[in-house]
Amino acid sequence: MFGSRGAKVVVNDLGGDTKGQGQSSRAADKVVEEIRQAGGIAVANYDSVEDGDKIVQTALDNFGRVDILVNNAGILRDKSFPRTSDTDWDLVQRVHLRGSFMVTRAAFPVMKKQKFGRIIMTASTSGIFGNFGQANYSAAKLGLLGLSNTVSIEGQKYNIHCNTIAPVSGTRMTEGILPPDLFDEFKPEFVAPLVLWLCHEDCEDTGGLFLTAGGWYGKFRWECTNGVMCRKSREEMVTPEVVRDHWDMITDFSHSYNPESGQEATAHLVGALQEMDSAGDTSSENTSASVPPSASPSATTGPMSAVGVKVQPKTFTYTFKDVILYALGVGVSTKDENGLQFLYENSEGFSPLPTFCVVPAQAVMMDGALWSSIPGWSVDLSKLLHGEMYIELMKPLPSSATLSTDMEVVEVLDKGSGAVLTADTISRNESGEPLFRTQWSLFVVGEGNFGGPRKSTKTVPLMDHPSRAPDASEEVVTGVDQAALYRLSGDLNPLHIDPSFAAMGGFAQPILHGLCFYGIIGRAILKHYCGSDPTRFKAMKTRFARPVIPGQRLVVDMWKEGSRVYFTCTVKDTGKVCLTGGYVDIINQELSTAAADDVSSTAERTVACAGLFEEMTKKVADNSDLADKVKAVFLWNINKNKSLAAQWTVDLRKGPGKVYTGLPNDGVKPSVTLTLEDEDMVALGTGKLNPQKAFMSGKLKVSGNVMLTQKLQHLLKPQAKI
Ligand SMILES: CCCCCCC[C@@H](O)CC(=O)SCCNC(=O)CCNC(=O)[C@H](O)C(C)(C)COP(=O)(O)OP(=O)(O)OC[C@H]1O[C@@H](n2cnc3c(N)ncnc32)[C@H](O)[C@@H]1OP(=O)(O)O
Repeated sequence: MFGSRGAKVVVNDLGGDTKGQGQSSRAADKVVEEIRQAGGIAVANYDSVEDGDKIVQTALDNFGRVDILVNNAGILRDKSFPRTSDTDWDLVQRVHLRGSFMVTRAAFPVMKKQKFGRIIMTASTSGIFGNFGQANYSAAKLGLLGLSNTVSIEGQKYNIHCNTIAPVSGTRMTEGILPPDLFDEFKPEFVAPLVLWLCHEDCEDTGGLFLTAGGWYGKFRWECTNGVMCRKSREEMVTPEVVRDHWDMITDFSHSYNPESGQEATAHLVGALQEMDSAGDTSSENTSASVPPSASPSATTGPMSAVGVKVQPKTFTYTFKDVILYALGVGVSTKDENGLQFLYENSEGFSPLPTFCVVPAQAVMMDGALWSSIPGWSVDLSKLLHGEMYIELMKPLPSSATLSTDMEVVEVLDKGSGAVLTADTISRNESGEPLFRTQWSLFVVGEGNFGGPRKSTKTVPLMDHPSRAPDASEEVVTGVDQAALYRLSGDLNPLHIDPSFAAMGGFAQPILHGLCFYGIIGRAILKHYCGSDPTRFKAMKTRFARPVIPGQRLVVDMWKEGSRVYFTCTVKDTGKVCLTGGYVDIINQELSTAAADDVSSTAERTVACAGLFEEMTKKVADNSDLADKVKAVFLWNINKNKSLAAQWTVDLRKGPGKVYTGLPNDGVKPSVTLTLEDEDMVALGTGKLNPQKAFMSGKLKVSGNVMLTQKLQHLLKPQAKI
């Protein structure tokens, strides 16, 4: 297969029999001939793998480099363990383990120089699990895994990857061992594609162990029980009786973790030691000194140690297609008023729904690194329910972008029936400006009672709606295929589509993604209270109180108070509330008198104009020529609305005609100065010029000290009032 893909191949075979006896050139020549006849390039080498340098030299002499090394030589000398002779032991070790070492050691410096190398070790399930009559072979095979693990660590910085495969395959060595039907089915041809992929420059895996047979491929990993600290203090020793008494906890895989490195495993042990120390610090106040510290082991070494876990910033690129797919997933239709705004990339004002921001953030939440870094948790997706969700937009979402998202676990709560893990994300655009932040609370059913805190200090709070009857209500019908469509936006959890998987989680049928009905309700509020203008949608929070089944009808009740729209959502078919404590913060159209009065003089009083300022800022940012021609006019100054004030600080008092923008805690940063031409002012005043369109077409310019008068009020509606 390597030959067929253009590799220049050295075929090494000593030509002995399966027991390592005899020698001939036949075996290697046969393969070389096969490759050459198929148009490939190959040379034979008949040295023992113990003469690894000679094999590598053959490659260098013929081809000048060694990119890939597949350690595949093997013999068998099976004997039941007591009958295994020294020779049986030594020969097997020499071919498998020493041979792989010798060839790899010869190739490694060549690869290091090239800054590229791919190495494969061939292990076996006999090594992983043991096999009757194969003590020598099992030991060598698992030895190869250890060798591979270290070579992969040392090779990492030179782009040398080393992986181990454990194939079950019909070869000379397994003839008569594998049943005939399996022998035929488990062809070596099925092993080769895995080897080729692992050796490809695009494959990022290293230090992995892969099992394969007959076209099936899988990866192994380590799993360790959460374990238990059996000491109360550093002074205390442990007796065998204490180990015996804690055996259930020591061997309890219902709380386990998957260490991916020695450091990770050691960190777990050090964590246990530190927990013991801190438990000891407070133990003087404890009355229950006789209770062993291991009574709540997972509180000390399990879920709680997730707090503070961060996932490396992850890049996510989306295009208009992702935006449209998401809108379809949350039920936007071409028949809706303003539906095309979210479904057709050429429509005026095409943009993502504000709740689309969950999609880039979700890519980080789904990152295996998060879950594998939580000792004691191997998260079962059928038990992982979305508990609460918060989003906050700092800038309007572009219709396509490459964003980088950071994530940090901020809290883990013990809710008895489950654990709640809360993580914050922040997503930035390519200039590093924050676009939005999100907060995810995930309810992990059955992982409670680990002795962690119950009360939240970090989760964005839910809000009770006013006690009066709702100001508005809307019914939305979800489609029976809603989840099938929504999952294409990235949350592929089978819980939402696979009946048997849903049954494992205790659900009679697949349930709808929480973020799907979150988006549906967000859209309803956007329509009702923001005139479908995403730039007026600031933040949204709610709790998923009950699951929704695709096809069910939802009723959203809404109450508006100031710039906040409170909501709840009920499944009409069952009468059960599925979203509680919800609210959306919006940017109001009206600028309150009090807010306007914050601006000190009439001359400085200007217009709060959602969207327009944004467009202008962008336009100027994109065109440096404009920057000095343009002076300030538009002011976002809705001081009563905390969230907006936090996002933009725009203050004409900083200097005549100047606009400053800033972000929370950044202080005030000068940004852009905008100017309008007089004649366009007239057109604006008479309503003949639409400011947003005019600006985008480059027509709208303003100069001098501009005071936007009452005349402009009608023009800027529905965006703003003076
Ligand atoms: C991989 C990374 C990202 C992936 C995202 C997630 C993956 C997605 O694919 C998964 C989904 O989309 S699942 C679908 C959406 N979610 C749901 O349907 C969950 C609905 N909620 C429930 O069933 C219950 O509330 C339930 C089961 C959650 C809790 O019910 P009970 O066990 O009966 O709990 P209860 O007795 O009511 O309360 C006990 C304590 O828990 C708190 N609590 C309840 N519901 C919560 C919730 N939803 N979120 C957070 N906390 C919650 C209660 O307040 C109570 O605590 P306390 O006594 O301290 O107040």
